[in-house]
Amino acid sequence: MTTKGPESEHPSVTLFRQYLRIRTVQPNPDYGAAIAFLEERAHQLGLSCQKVEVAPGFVITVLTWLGTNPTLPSILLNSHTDVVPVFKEHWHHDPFEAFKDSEGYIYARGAQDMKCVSIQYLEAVRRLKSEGHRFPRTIHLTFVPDEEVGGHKGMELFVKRPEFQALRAGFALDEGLANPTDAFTVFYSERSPWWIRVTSTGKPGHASRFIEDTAAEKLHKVISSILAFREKEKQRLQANPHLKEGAVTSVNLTKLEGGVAYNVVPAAMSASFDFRVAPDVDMKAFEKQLETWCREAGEGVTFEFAQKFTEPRMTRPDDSNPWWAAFSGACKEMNLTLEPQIFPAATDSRYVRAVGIPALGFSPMNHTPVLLHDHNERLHEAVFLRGVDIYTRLLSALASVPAMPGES
Ligand SMILES: CSCC[C@H](NC(C)=O)C(=O)O
Ligand SMILES: [Zn+2]
Ligand SMILES: [Zn+2]
Repeated sequence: MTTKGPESEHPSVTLFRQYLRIRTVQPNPDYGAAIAFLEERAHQLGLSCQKVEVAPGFVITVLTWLGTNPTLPSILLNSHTDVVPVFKEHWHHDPFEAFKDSEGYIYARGAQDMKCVSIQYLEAVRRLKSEGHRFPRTIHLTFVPDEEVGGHKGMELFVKRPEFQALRAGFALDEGLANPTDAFTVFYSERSPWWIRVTSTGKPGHASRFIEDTAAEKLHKVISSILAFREKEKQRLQANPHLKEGAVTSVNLTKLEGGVAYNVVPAAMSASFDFRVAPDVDMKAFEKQLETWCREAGEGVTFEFAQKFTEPRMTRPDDSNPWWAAFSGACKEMNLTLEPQIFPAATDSRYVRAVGIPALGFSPMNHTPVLLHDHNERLHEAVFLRGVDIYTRLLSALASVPAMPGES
């Protein structure tokens, strides 16, 4: 359902484009404008709205549609409000204008990641309410800041707050990724981000001499060990067609620092790595491996963590899990093909799962290239609108899941 001019545009698309124009771009997101937009939506939809400030200036906005049996654990629909920065010169259209081309593609930062999902949740709720539906379980929509820089002033703090406990979430949906085929990807677990900085110290001196025990030689050894491990994991992935990216551990060397002049051997140099540790890895043993690589490189080689998540959890993607049964059952009724996978990067789902709440990562975008964090991020309006239909069915199913043993 493509709409051409603004006069015939579907109101859900217009709302989506309005939200995309709010500049919640890191590192200085306009969170105030996003919250005002969401408060207005709550007012329009007749939803209650709660604001929880988890750190100074970092507010979680919670919109609530009360169920007919509010004693049952609720459904949590999470989305983050911030977006990543852009390289404006590489975009065909202003990334904060939400330009729609003649074919119906909407160009904007956040079009896929993940302002589409925020508006799809809201529009699905609006549709269900306007059709007079009520469901046993309460539905909470949480809009969180800070996800794009780790969620440390967002979901990580929120899950520890009494206001979060009070939501009594039984199951959560959060972001996924687009899929270029006819299928939809759904994520039941995630790799854990480990960002480490290896610092190597050694003897300084004049760069014309063969100085022994330099920082650079030892750093080179660590880099070689880590890149050899990278190659091994890459081969393991390529050799097994059943393995997807999220099932192996990845690593990239992302920063090299040190040195002051061509002719001065520096006393310290460092290398930074972005590891994504697969959920089945023994993390204690893996940390020991990192220590070994540093020790083997020589004296004075250490590492520190800039990011370390150690509590990966899996939400079972089989029918022994009633939430999966409801989710996949609704998808089946809609004839959607699902591809269950482990999320290769990190989302706020990891914090939700870590406090014991099952969560699936799902952004209903098929026939769409993965353009999150990329130049010219875009989404076709027809895919966006179909996503509203999909959430409408999913929410009906999830909010109607009967009480489970132990639930009250
Ligand atoms: C590690 S916190 C940063 C979160 C970011 N998430 C995505 C989806 O890009 C990432 O994985 O780099
Ligand atoms: Zn995201
Ligand atoms: Zn992102």
